[in-house]
Order: sequence, then C-alpha cells, then structure tokens
Amino acid sequence: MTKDIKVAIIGVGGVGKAFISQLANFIDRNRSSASVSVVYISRSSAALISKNYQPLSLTAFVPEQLDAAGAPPLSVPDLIQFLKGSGGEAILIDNTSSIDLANQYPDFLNAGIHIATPNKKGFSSEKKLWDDIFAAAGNNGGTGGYVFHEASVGAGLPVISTVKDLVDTGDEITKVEGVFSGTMSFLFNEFAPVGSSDPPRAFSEVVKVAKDAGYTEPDPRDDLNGLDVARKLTILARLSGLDIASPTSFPVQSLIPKPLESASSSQEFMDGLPNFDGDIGKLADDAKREGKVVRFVGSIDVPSKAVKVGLEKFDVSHPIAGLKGSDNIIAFYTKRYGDRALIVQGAGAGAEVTAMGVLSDVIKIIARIK
Ligand SMILES: NC(=O)C1=CN([C@@H]2O[C@H](COP(=O)(O)OP(=O)(O)OC[C@H]3O[C@@H](n4cnc5c(N)ncnc54)[C@H](OP(=O)(O)O)[C@@H]3O)[C@@H](O)[C@H]2O)C=CC1
Ligand SMILES: N[C@@H](CC=O)C(=O)O
Ligand code: NA
Repeated sequence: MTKDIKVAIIGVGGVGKAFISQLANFIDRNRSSASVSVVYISRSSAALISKNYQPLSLTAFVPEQLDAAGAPPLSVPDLIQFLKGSGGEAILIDNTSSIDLANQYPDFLNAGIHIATPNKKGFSSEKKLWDDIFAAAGNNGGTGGYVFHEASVGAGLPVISTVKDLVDTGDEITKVEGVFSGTMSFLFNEFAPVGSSDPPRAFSEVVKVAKDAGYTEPDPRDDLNGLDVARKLTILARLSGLDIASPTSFPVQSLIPKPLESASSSQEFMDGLPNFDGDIGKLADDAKREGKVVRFVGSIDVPSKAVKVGLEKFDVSHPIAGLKGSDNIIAFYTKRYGDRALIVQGAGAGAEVTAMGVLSDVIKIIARIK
C-alpha cells in the first residue's frame, strides 16, 4: 500500500528555498513508495495552507507566494492539530534557526509527527531539551515521531550518520577534531590563504562575501562569536557519550571585537567591523612570520571530557591549512580506527548542500514509516 505522507515546511530562506526545489524534484522523479504532499509552508510572517490537504504546487516556488496568500502562520498547537487532521503520517521540516520552534519539538514528536531539520538549536541548547526530544522520539524504539538532523553539523556531509554508525556498532570515539564552520573556513581560507603573494583581503570584506553566499547564520555574529562551532561540538560530544550541559559550558573563543559586542543589530555590527580589520590581520601576519596560517578549529577529547573552540596556528603543509572554500574537515579517532582517523571533508555550508542533508533525512524517515 502507498504510504500517504504530508509535509509541513517552516522557513523559506536560503536553505528552505533550496529544500523546496530539491523536494519538488524528488516528488517529480517519484523516488519513493510514498505519496508525499506538501500541505503547509510558512515564514515568520505568513503561510500557505492547504486546508483540504491537496498538495501545494512547488513549481517555481518563491517566498513571496506566502505573503501574497495573506494567511498568518499557524501556532504550533494548531499546526499539530492540522497535520494530525490529515489522518496519515506527517513530517515537519524546520528550516529556521528558531529556538522557540525547537523548544516545541517534543510536542510534535509526542503527537507522532516526524522532524527533519538543519536547525542546531534543539540539539545543542540546554541538555534538558535534548533529553526531552530523544525521550519523545521514536528513533530508539519509542512511540513518537522520528527526528533526524544530519545538516545540523557539516551541512550535507555525513557527519551525524557517521557518529551514530560508529557508536551503534560498538566502536568508541576517543577524539573528534577539525574545522566545523563553513563560514570560518571560508573567511580564513580567503583572508589568509596558503602561499599567496597577493595582499590579503580585508577580513570584514570577506565576512560580507560569506554572508552574501549564504554560508553564515542568519546573524553572522553567531558564527564569529564561535557559538555556531560550539553548538556543533555540543551535538557531536553528546552523540559520543559526553554529558555536555550547554554550548557555553566549555571554552569558546569569540572573534567579535570587544567594542562591537554591544552592537544593537547585525547591520550595526557589519558596519563597524571594518574598523577592526587591522586586529585580525595582525594575527594572520604573526602566523605568517612563523611560516604558519591561523585557522578556527574545535576539538573534543572524550576520555578527559575536554571540549574547546578557537583559533590555532597550523604549518602550511597541514591538511587544515590546505582547505579551500567553505570546506569542513572532521577527523574521528576511535578505538577501531586507531591512530589513523576516519575523515569526512567537503563543503560545510551553502544552501544546496544543506538542503541535500535535510532531504536525505526525509528519505530516511519515509523508509522507516510503516
Ligand atoms: N546556510 C547554511 O549553509 C546552513 C544552514 N544551516 C541551518 O539551516 C537553518 C536555515 O538557515 P538559512 O536558510 O541560511 O537561514 P535564513 O535566514 O536564510 O532563513 C531562515 C528562514 O526561517 C524563517 N524563520 C525564522 N524564524 C522563524 C519562526 N519563528 N517561524 C517561522 N519562520 C521563521 C525566516 O522567515 P522570514 O523569511 O520571514 O525571514 C526565513 O524564511 C538555520 O538553522 C541554519 O543554522 C545548517 C547548515 C548550513
Ligand atoms: N553558519 C554555518 C552554517 C552551517 O552550519 C557555517 O558557516 O558552518
Ligand atoms: Na551533516
């Protein structure tokens, strides 16, 4: 029998738009045994709702369609009721970075609604939320909906699935280290490239390029303050067996200049950043004098429970120094793999590669639905 699955999508920014286009293509190619229909799409101020559960058209979707439809977004209880009202299975796609929505994942899961999301907040905030999500979820044999969040670390790269496979098959992760931010990777690869004799570009200029390319968080301060990397390490450390209280419970180096910490908006911060190009330029110059480059990295040492995030210097021959574009490199040291790490590398930010991670989660959910 064909499985009938309704999909609700919240968030139509860079990732949301790319996801809708990839999902439309997936449905057109009829790549599953399920009949998948999108019945709800919303952004912060407006929504498109198919009250009779007929599929919304995804052809040439643009976010402005939501505003033109003129409907306000449903509250979470109303959205849960609407999705349950279809009588079949339902998947919520959270393509926002909202903590308010993430706080309500347990309600969706307890109602039997599955979740696929690139939003890190649900899995990297206070430990209680993590516990509540996985207590409600059906992933470990419970009765709730399934929850998958591959794109919350390394965008579409197989990072979460790799950790789960290692742990589920009985391996022991001892250390995880590398470059976990597409934005930070891009900034330092562009601003302090290995072996370039060109004069370096201004740091603030490269931040703007990263923002325009869709690599940064909605507010780039969330990347530059190290919190985005801290969130990713919190997720990986928890999956590796550590009881991390929150992403601010271990040392995290911020690159936000002190005087800009009080900037009242993202725009005010971006406008003020060029005044501090010299400070970060000096860090790169100092490293260059030692024949090294500076890169923003993170590590988890499982036996000592030590997690840290910040700048480090690397020899120009080190694999981390040689990264290009928005590439992440994540090395897993485990009992089975010994001294030679299992390494995952590739683009770690960008709308298309992130949307691919979310769609791959949707496909996993469809496969699990009976
Ligand atoms: N960009 C990337 O490379 C990667 C992103 N991610 C994650 O993907 C998510 C989306 O990122 P991205 O697309 O770049 O972000 P954008 O800022 O481009 O888009 C965010 C979307 O979410 C909507 N939104 C925000 N809050 C709410 C809310 N409370 N209710 C309804 N809608 C809301 C916004 O609405 P509106 O349109 O009205 O503003 C917007 O449509 C984030 O969690 C990010 O961390 C993960 C890996 C990589
Ligand atoms: N802002 C993040 C997006 C992916 O998680 C990054 O730059 O890595
Ligand atoms: Na990933």
